[in-house]
Amino acid sequence: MLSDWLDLTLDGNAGAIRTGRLTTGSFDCHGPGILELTPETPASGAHACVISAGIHGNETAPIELVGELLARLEAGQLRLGAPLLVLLGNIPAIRHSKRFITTNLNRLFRRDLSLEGDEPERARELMASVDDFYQRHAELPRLHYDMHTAIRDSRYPRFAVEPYADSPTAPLQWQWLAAAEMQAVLHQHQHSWTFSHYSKHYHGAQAFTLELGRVAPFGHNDMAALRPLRHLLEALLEGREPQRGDPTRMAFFRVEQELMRHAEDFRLCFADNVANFTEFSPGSCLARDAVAGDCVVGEQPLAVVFPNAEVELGARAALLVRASETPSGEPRR
Ligand SMILES: O=C(O)CCC(=O)N[C@@H](CCC(=O)O)C(=O)O
Ligand SMILES: [Zn+2]
Repeated sequence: MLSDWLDLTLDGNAGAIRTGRLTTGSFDCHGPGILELTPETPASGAHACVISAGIHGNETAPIELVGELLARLEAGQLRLGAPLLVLLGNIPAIRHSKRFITTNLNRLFRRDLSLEGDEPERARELMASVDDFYQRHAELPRLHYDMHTAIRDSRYPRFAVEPYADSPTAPLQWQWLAAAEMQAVLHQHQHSWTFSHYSKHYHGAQAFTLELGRVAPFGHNDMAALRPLRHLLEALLEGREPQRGDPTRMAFFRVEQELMRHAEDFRLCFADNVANFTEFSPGSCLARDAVAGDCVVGEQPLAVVFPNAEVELGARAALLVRASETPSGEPRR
């Protein structure tokens, strides 16, 4: 049964279900954590939808949200009206409640990836499954929401990261995200090789990383806060036009700089309880790195997002961001 898919996958019995029927369509398990749902009759407004969760294994709220959607589909409370690819990212890391096992999966989504190992192999499987899915539904507009939760508290607990790419974001997306009660949007200033970036860069999909509160164990997530997002996902999987909200209710930011960790001897100059989007004034020291030196705020204030001193050497230790006037990241005058 579809509602067993998550448990079977996480228990290592993904092979126990391969295909099945729903009242309004069918499903196929293409591999562990790779589930495709196909409607009997796609609705006229259908998108080819990818939703992914568990790219980081300790981020459980998105996995619970996927569980809610599948249960409602199976119970006949939702009618499948659009092709949907549901992906569970780093299955061993989910089992161990860890962000990753060997390396951060969400930096590996590039076609010229040359690394070997479990996470690179998983990135290749996930990229191939997205390629095949979008190719099978080439006539439909493409969408990908890659769902995460953040390590720290945030001044905007629910926010979208808009990957950098040549293809623009459709203005309608801001209305959908506002109705889903996303509170902020962060525009990326350069390629980042995340999963949402993959779908946008290589497939021209409307794609976002969605940050949905703070990391918590299974059963300890505030799922009520994610109800409006669930409504957006339900509309998409039914092939209905989602509700629209007012994008001016969201705060828009753009990344100015990536703070990288270069040295073993690296530390952030602020406490672990400093929340995402906290602003630092000119002259503030943000990080000390024995190789790169101090990172100090220049003439304009900067806010920090995803600060993490524990990242691998050569990896991003924070995004340094500023408020922008519009979704596409024009600076505030
Ligand atoms: O809270 C944190 O430090 C990390 C939360 C998280 O996993 N964020 C994603 C964002 C991806 C993006 O930049 O689009 C990540 O770091 O992979
Ligand atoms: Zn994450």
